[in-house]
Amino acid sequence: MNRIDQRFSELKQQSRKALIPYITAGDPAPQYTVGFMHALVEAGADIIELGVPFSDPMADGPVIQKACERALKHGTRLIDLLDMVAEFRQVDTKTPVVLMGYLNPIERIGYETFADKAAAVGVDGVLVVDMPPEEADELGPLLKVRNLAAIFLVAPTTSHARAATICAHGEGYLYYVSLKGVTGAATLNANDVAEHLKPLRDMTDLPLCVGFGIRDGVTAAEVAKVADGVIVGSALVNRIAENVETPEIIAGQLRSVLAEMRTAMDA
Ligand SMILES: O=P(O)(O)OC[C@@H](O)[C@@H](O)c1c[nH]c2ccccc12
Repeated sequence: MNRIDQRFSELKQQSRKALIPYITAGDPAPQYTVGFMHALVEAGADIIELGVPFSDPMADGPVIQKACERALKHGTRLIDLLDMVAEFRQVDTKTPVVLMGYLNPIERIGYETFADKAAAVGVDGVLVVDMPPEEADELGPLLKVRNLAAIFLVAPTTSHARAATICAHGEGYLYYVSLKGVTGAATLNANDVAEHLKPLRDMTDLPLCVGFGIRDGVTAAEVAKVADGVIVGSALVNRIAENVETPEIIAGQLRSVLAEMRTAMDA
């Protein structure tokens, strides 16, 4: 069984919701990433979304754009990121890791090489922001045979028909984007999210996870009431940005942001 499916089935038995942090690999510099991943797990992360730094991250707001710039400045490449996952797996064999990024860096390595390496180092899922299921003909099957989950996004503007297609192709979990716009935007509206999740529930048995605009324990807990998981990116990346000059305190900051959410969600 894929680690992601395993984790959701454990959570279901415990009537708990998934807490899914996102950080950009290589931010503020590559030597910190694996330590941050362990810190996030200690603070209650169920799954880690690890961002592949990219020069033109069009779905990302300024916070994650700058994180990508910091990582790229240090030369963090997709290959380095795969090494980080391998290092993480030497200690943590349980926590699912999802690679989150854009198609271009994967194309540069080559789809097959990427899929081989990702599976070999212990990646569990791949979310390619600019690869909807309609365009996954080539990469999709390469992931599938290696038991790597292909995770897709559904937005508030996605039509019913397209949502059905995405649900039919999705694996691992469905990523529901809570707001129009880019990452790190305004606070979401939990009632609105609940309304949008209802029809998706009828379309799929996949866990429904919600990201964009979750910034603290209150929003995380609100969303966890109606979704199977919450995804938090910019609130964590902000802490990295604020402490680039004092990287030694970042892990502690990430831990406290995430632990507050975990406590609020489990209350
Ligand atoms: O930053 P926010 O608002 O907390 O949202 C999570 C998001 O950052 C993360 O899942 C993510 C990072 N890059 C993305 C690109 C597209 C969709 C989602 C993402």
